[in-house]
Amino acid sequence: MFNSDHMSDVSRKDKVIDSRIKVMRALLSPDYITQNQPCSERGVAHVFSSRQQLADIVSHDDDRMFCIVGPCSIHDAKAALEYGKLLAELAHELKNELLIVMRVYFEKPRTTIGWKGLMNDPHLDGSFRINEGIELARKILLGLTELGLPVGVEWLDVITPQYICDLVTWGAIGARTTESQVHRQLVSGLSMPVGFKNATSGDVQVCVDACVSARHPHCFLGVTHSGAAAIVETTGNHDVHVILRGGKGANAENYFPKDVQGVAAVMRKSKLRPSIVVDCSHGNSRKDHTRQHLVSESVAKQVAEGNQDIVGVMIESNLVAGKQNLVSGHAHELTYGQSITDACVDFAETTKMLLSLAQAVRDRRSGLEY
Ligand SMILES: O=C[C@H](O)[C@H](O)COP(=O)(O)O
Ligand SMILES: C=C(OP(=O)(O)O)C(=O)O
Repeated sequence: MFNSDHMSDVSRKDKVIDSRIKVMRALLSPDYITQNQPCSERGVAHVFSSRQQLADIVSHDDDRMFCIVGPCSIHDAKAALEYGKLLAELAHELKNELLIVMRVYFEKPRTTIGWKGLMNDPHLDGSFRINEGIELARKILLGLTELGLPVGVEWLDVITPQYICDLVTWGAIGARTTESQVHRQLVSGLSMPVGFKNATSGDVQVCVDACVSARHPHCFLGVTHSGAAAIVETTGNHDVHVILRGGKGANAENYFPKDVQGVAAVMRKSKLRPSIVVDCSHGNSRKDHTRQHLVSESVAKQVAEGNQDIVGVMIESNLVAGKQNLVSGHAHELTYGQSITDACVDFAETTKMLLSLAQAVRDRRSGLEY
């Protein structure tokens, strides 16, 4: 029973609603943003074609590998486009063996706290100008699309896809969200191929379960192009696959042949044709960028020796190797072209890794021993 003696004079509603909300600001609608920054017809054709090519690789109808290559996170439009120009040239050179997709991550999941990416805080100073962040992200994606470069993002927030997904060829669900029903549902309705990472603990069952779930139709709550909340029914996404990113601590790596074969067996058990991407960074490099080449060399060897289950790799790469600390509000002090999240390899190292992966695809084709 309610005890009215304990009720104060202030409105009861004020006491139980929004008591921890500081402020709510209006969010521009997806229609508003996309109509102000439309994709050209050439861009639409490019995204459609690169998604189809990538889906063919995922389903083993195309014997190339796809490579998700680029900065851990994008924080500077100029550097992102400069990097994109270099990568577009390499992508063209290696197009017969590799489908190179630029990693253009605007949303960062954090272990605890930290900068959550360009969409969330585009000025890198805690001002959280999300409308500007979305517009800037779209501007960068439009620039990269005009270069003819396919792009890949991590889908972290479930509202943001409506603002940029027309420009995205590939998506990832990160290690911290692969087990989330909300993200699996989202993927079931996304128009591009999506990879699910294994858990940060190293557990791979969750990413296989995620594929099973996202292939199915779902009904859940989402947002329309006009920005209204809606009940969404999806068809299911068959272009899903797993990403091995390693786990934690000693023996964190999961890119060795036994690990690749192990996850392939788990996929088969769940009646999925194995389709595996190996992440050269994160747990697999123990977050040491100088170890990324060890992973790509192992992948190249496995592919050259005939492994058919590996369809792709991920490389964290930037103009300048390593990483630097971001001090909120001091973005002007940052080194141009260097990561402010995880450490990356530089472009010269990236080129070496991609050339050797392209050779591995040629060797797999010709059935040669490595
Ligand atoms: O890829 C980036 C990071 O590994 C991920 O966002 C977690 O970062 P954090 O552990 O620094 O928060
Ligand atoms: C956050 C990332 O990776 P993971 O989810 O594997 O930690 C990432 O790829 O940026």
